[in-house]
Amino acid sequence: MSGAQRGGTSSPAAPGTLDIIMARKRRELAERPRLAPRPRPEPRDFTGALLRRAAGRPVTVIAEVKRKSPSGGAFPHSDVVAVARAYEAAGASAISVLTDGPDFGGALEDLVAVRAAVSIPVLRKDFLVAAREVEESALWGADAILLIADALEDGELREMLATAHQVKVAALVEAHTEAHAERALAAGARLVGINNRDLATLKTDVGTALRVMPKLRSRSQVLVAESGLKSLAELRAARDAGADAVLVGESLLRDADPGRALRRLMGEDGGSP
Ligand SMILES: O=P(O)(O)OC[C@@H](O)[C@@H](O)c1c[nH]c2ccccc12
Repeated sequence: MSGAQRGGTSSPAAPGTLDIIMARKRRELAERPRLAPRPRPEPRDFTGALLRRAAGRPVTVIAEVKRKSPSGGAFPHSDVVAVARAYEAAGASAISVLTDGPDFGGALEDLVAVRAAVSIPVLRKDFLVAAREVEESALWGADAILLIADALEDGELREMLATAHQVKVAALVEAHTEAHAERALAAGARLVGINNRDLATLKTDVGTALRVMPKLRSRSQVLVAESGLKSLAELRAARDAGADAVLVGESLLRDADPGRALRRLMGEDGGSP
């Protein structure tokens, strides 16, 4: 289904990147058998981690690992486990692991390996399309999953949120527009992310979250500003607009030393919060 049919305001009539990826995901899911069950590790508290902000920092940070992205191309770090460890040592509150193969160079095995290497909660970042994948994510060790409101019907969103609740995995529901954020809240989302990147066009505007978050502030337990963030000033602006946390990948992964880049981003070089 196209963005226009869903009533979205920003998707062009021609299928955008998000529509193309979601169509691929739906095909892949229809073709693959259910993953074999495996013993699930004890879940870590993602929500609590995002709300426990260290003194002196404007927000908590979910730091992301991925080998490449449709908007950023290839990143100079292929060892996602080493990068995740560096993020944790630098003070990340959680790690986001891209598990999509074709567009981000990731795999479910990365989620398992990263989770075993760190002691903070881990978010499975993918384009999930069905409740069955929410159960599988939990078994593979995800403490949290991402759901993309712009790409899911209300019914799908509700069903996937209910499953997440049942299997005790936190659900970060992301939206690019205020309308989709409202749909996320109406479906029962408590952790809401505003993505500065329009996944239809891949264009990023860091003002998006700043405009939308103040309208959601009182109605979500956790607000996350996502994508395109590069500076402490932007983190402070996100905090002032209501963000509890930010989700950052590219600007850290471009640095030869992603841990150092994260410290700098959080203002660990002597600036005031
Ligand atoms: O690498 P960036 O620009 O710092 O952004 C991180 C994260 O927000 C971005 O990767 C993202 C946000 N929502 C998504 C949905 C699918 C894939 C990726 C994403």
